Amino acid sequence: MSAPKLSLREIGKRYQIGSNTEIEAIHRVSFEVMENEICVLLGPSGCGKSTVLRMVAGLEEPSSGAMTLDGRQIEGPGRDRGMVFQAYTSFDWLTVQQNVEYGMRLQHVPAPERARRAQHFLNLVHLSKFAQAYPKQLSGGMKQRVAIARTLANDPEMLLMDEPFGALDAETRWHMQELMISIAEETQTTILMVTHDIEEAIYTADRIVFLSRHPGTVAANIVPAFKLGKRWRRKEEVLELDGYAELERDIMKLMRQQATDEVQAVA
Ligand SMILES: Nc1ncnc2c1ncn2[C@@H]1O[C@H](COP(=O)(O)OP(=O)(O)OP(=O)(O)O)[C@@H](O)[C@H]1O
Repeated sequence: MSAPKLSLREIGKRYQIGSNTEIEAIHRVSFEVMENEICVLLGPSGCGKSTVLRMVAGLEEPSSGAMTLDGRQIEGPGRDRGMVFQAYTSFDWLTVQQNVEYGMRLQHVPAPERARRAQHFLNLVHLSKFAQAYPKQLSGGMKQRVAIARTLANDPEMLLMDEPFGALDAETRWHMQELMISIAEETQTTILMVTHDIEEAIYTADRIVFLSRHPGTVAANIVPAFKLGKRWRRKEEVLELDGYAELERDIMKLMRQQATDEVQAVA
């Protein structure tokens, strides 16, 4: 069996709020993501999904526990991890191609190589025709495709995505989910994505790590066996498979259980 790409062991995070209040955002979170895997972090609002992702990105430090990428301790941000956020993060004053070349320019990649790589990734996200457009001339889904191309152009070991399709309409969203799967296949990039959308999680994930309500801890680590270890390019094919509805129901029950626990804790 291959070694894990990413490993989190007993990660905890406490935040100081004001001068004398501390909250525990996540509690002893442990899971692994294997090379080339699409792992989705799912769970109720406020359970700490984004906190986990930000720590993997190196944007925040855990209060306890250990995190490694390819066996090396994660200490701060690094080019080995690329992040895509829910909010569109393009530079409005740069063309689409210049946006995709931005990171490579900072790394002093020679211009012809930059242009070649930018074209390659724009092609991958079906935006070649818009290379000279400005972000304000694009739809939300197209802007998010620019963000994905820009992040991939920096050649990360791992792609971290925080609700990347959360701001998109339903139709654009499923096209983007399908595109994400084909990108994962073609680039062999390991992906860790946060979502609170159960259908999105089941369709896209090779593995679902379900966090319990606040403070988040791993309540279930699910490999959707009904997908037969395959990635499906067409979403409707997955929704039709035997086993989809059952897993959706099981996860809904987990979600409801978390909500019930919360009500009981408040009462
Ligand atoms: N910078 C911060 N300072 C203090 N508390 C924080 C900070 N960031 C997150 N938290 C707290 O940590 C907990 C987890 O937040 P987080 O945003 O990670 O959850 P989430 O599962 O991503 O939520 P959602 O699905 O609603 O986006 C929440 O209680 C939140 O208030």
